[in-house]
Amino acid sequence: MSTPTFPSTPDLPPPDPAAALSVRGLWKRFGDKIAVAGIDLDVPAGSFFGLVGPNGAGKTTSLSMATGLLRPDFGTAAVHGTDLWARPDEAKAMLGILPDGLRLFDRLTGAQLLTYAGLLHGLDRATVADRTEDLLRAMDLVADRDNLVVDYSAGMTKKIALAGAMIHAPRVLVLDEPFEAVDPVSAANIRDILRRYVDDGGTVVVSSHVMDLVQRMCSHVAIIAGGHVLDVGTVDAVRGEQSLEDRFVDLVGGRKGSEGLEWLRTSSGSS
Ligand SMILES: Nc1ncnc2c1ncn2[C@@H]1O[C@H](COP(=O)(O)OP(=O)(O)OP(=O)(O)O)[C@@H](O)[C@H]1O
Repeated sequence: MSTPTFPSTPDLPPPDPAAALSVRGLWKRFGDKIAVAGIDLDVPAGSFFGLVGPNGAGKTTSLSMATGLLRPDFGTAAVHGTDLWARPDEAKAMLGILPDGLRLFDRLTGAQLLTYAGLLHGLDRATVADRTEDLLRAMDLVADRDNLVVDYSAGMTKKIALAGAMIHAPRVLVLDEPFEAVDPVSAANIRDILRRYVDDGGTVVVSSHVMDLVQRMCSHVAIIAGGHVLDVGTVDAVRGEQSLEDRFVDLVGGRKGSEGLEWLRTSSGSS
């Protein structure tokens, strides 16, 4: 069976071949809801790129389309210049993905799951065995290597999924909320691993709600809301003289305080 190709998109500018990830005109509609309304992004190679936005902004939908997990209604995505939909095997071999709400084969042990991920990526058994041990150590999961993933905590599950995304040493890591539910020590270890990966020439794209983390960790950031990119650039350029959090709130708006919840004040409640 031939690979389904995306409808031709003659009006879109070509992807930037120098970018690690380049998307043009991505659109996605679910029924009446336009989740992503024409997003263009170039993630520079070697950058630590943060994607931030309010709940429902379209981050997960955009990342899913940019990594081949969800077919766009319109638009293109390229990984280091390779069209994701025209040459999916080649493009996906360069990607390590931690999707949101990933379903794992959780009746495998942690070590088995990493072995499975490594073999699936075509690595030989000796390399898979070495890397499995290295990753279990890096993620502080050695003691739980032979336990079933179904019995892992949320943070442990996130870490084993992240390890699985890294085992084939991809050129680009795309991680949806990688620090959610992860304890502070493990989060610091993961940040170190990701920083070293970027120092060695890799590219990381993370979505996060934690502005402070993105400000400290990322070199570049895109703020998206309502399926549009509101601002993108280096973190310093986007935030200017403000903190990233203040810039985010200014751009996105929506601060409501406790307006309309006066009944929640315990002092005015009936006893
Ligand atoms: N499979 C789907 N079916 C219907 N609507 C969807 C689907 N996936 C996403 N949406 C809608 O698209 C919009 C964008 O969702 P998306 O998950 O991309 O947002 P997000 O920025 O990742 O949000 P969050 O920060 O809350 O994770 C939302 O309004 C959501 O309800």
